[in-house]
Amino acid sequence: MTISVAVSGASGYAGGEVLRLLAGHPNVEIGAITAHSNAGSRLGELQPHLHALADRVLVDTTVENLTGHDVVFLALPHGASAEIAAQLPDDTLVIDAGADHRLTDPAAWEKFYGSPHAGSWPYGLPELPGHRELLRGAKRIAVPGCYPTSSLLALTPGFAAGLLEPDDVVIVAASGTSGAGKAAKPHLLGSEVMGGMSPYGVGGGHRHTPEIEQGLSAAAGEQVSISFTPTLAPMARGILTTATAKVRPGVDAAALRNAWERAYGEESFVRVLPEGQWPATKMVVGSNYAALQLAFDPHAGRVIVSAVIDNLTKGTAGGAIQSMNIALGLPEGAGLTQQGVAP
Ligand SMILES: NC(=O)C1=CN([C@@H]2O[C@H](COP(=O)(O)OP(=O)(O)OC[C@H]3O[C@@H](n4cnc5c(N)ncnc54)[C@H](OP(=O)(O)O)[C@@H]3O)[C@@H](O)[C@H]2O)C=CC1
Ligand SMILES: CC(=O)N[C@@H](CCC(=O)OP(=O)(O)O)C(=O)O
Repeated sequence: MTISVAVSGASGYAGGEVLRLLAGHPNVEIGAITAHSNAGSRLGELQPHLHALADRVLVDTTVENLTGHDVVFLALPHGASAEIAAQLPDDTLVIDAGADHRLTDPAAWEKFYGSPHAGSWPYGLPELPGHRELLRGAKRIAVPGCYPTSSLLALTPGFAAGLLEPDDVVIVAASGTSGAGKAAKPHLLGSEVMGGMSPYGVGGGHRHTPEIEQGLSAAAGEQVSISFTPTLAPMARGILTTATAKVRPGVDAAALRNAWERAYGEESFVRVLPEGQWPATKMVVGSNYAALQLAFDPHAGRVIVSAVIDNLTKGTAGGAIQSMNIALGLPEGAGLTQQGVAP
């Protein structure tokens, strides 16, 4: 089975990672690759690591150029994908790496994104309870944000098993700079980022807060509220998320470990590390893997979970392709790797 795939935003980080993985996918033929200000350029000028595609030319991101493919990936800035997606044929599988179709609550969307809500699509995080069933045969998929991917993978097993209090959850995550996209921004200059770390979006203002709460609340079956603080780390790729939550009375270390190991025991792309080994972002660079570890702190009555992903792979393009594979009935791991790049 060969499927034709168009990739928009192909000059950016997310689109580039989608192309890197699709180039190794056994069932994919890469069709149109599109951009905005860089339309007309050779891909090799903008994504010099994509050797096999170097001579392909980027075309404009238009409905006409994207139509006629089995699958269309949208890797565009927030707000740019909804209008295009609405004009693509219903039988095309459209996979949106942006946020436009992630939130189910219009009020939360309007509060955090300040524009009208475009609606919600099946959420492309297959390891969440019931999500594979939602993705099978889907024609529209919303790819999770990178912080929500790591945060939801970190805490969902505890909420799904009813072990955690819903109103005392603290998540602090560090991301590499590629999470902010390729467009030049003063706070991402090497001289600002190298050799130090800093928080941003502090005080509940980051737009991933409602997305994480949405996923955890669905797992818990009740409203979960979180405090989320992202930080910028001096590395190109990777997210280290450390999430802590108060455990319910009587919950002990064995019950916690059992819940996480049961949740991920059969998963190909999520691993609870052997007890005592803690995740590091270097374990997952370039891989579609999430590695995590947990500990019970009896003094604080809290579980502490650390999770690492590559923000561009499991956190965007890898998760998107994993979801595509499920939607199309292909082997879930096609085109994806569990192995990282080290040292
Ligand atoms: N980076 C990450 O880790 C993650 C990113 N995402 C999401 O993926 C999407 C793309 O992000 P990322 O690749 O990082 O961003 P980049 O800034 O690296 O790339 C943006 C892409 O969108 C194109 N573009 C810019 N403006 C427009 C427009 N008005 N209409 C159409 N195309 C436009 C750019 O084209 P050109 O260069 O030609 O101007 C470029 O190809 C975003 O929605 C982001 O939230 C999701 C999860 C993680
Ligand atoms: C380091 C950094 O700036 N990260 C981005 C998140 C990137 C991402 O995954 O999120 P979206 O797909 O929702 O944009 C941020 O905090 O805005």
